[in-house]
Amino acid sequence: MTETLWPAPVATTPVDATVTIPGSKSVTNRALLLAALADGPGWVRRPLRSRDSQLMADGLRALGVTIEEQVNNDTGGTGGGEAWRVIPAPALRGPASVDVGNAGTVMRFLPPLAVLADGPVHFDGDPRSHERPQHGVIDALRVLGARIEDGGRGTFPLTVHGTGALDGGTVELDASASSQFVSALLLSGARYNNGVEVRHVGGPVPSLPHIRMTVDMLRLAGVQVDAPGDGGEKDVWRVTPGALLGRDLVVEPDLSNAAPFFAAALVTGGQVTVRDWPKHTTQPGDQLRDLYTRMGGDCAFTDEGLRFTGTGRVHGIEADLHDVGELTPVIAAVAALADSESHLYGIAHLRLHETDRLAALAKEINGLGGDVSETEDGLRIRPRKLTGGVFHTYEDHRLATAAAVIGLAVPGVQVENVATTAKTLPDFPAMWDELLAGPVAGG
Ligand SMILES: O=C(O)C1=C[C@@H](OP(=O)(O)O)[C@@H](O)[C@H](O)C1
Ligand SMILES: C=C(OP(=O)(O)O)C(=O)O
Repeated sequence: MTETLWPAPVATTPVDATVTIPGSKSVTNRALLLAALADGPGWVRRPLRSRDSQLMADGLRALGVTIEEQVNNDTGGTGGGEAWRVIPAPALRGPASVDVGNAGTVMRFLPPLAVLADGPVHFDGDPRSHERPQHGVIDALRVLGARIEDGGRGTFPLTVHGTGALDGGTVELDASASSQFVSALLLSGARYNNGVEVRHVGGPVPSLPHIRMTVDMLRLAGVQVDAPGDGGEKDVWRVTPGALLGRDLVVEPDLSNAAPFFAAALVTGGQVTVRDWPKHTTQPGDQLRDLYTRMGGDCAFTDEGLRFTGTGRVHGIEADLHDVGELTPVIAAVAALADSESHLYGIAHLRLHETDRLAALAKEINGLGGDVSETEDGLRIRPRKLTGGVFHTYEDHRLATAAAVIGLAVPGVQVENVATTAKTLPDFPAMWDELLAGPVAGG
């Protein structure tokens, strides 16, 4: 098979740019699903338009939800421009067929909603969807009263036999492989006859900020949720049955996708401002402020957003990324360019993401002459002089953006299938070119 190679541009001068990052994948896909379950129409403004969010929108459409693309400039200052108007279906319908691609949010979040359809809903996706764990969701839905065929494999392809309603109630599950198991059940749980109580049993749950995002967004939709951290029992989440309100919601920029752009400031000794950085957010990407500061950058809020400034010297870091695993690939890339060793840990679950991210990062950085070793739950990265070469991306958007960061400092890096960035960041190569073009970038 011929490889499509993208020559990663080298930064010849410190970057100096202000960029607009498209909307958060995690917020957009939750907002679409909650709007689809609401008792009236809603708006999702400044949505992410990427492969993952299109898959979510198309999946909901297949079940009878109307999602209209609109350009609306008269929104009273709450975010004009592009928006999705979501009109819930009078009744979710089956038979239907849903493509989950390789989108964790679609493969975990839609089956709990499909139990409410009035017929069978067939789910399938990319080959990787047949490998990513789904048992937490399937087994839990069965306990709550659903009939699901999975061919005995515990994952995709599968058929959810919707009957228009689900008893719901209390369920135990092990969410140590993915926080999305918990979020998935909570998101649809208010529409089950008895609501849902999810009790996690097992090792620590990763990506807790994403569960907090689920809880906050449910509450904004008028749902009553009890959660740990609000005085609730540890590892127990409870959603009371009830109606959801159709809302008008503006999606925050995707802070995890800011990671490569701020990394450019760090490794070139330049400065990058990301517009509209929220002051309060549940997005794990907000932790970049701390992580990149520890790696030698300096950040400050400005009138426009958040600005990172680098000195060109990058330090290694010892960091538990259990809560913010999706930042790992780009942090590993920065660490490979640092002046001291890094140890990234708490991220064994990354082996079950778009690809086995720990193995892929070690192999590809070492392929450029690096010195990365896998540990049981992370990576040790000892910086070495890197050389050019092909960086494979394994259909993982974050591997591609990580490679672009290395390419800023290492001539001759060729990124295989950079188009895979379309999963959450359409037009990444054009945005990267603009970043390097100077202060008017992203204008
Ligand atoms: O709920 C979400 O939107 C997400 C949860 C996390 O998944 P895991 O808990 O599987 O890491 C994260 O890595 C993923 O990118 C998005
Ligand atoms: C793990 C990720 O995605 P997904 O939503 O497919 O799990 C990610 O975007 O880093």
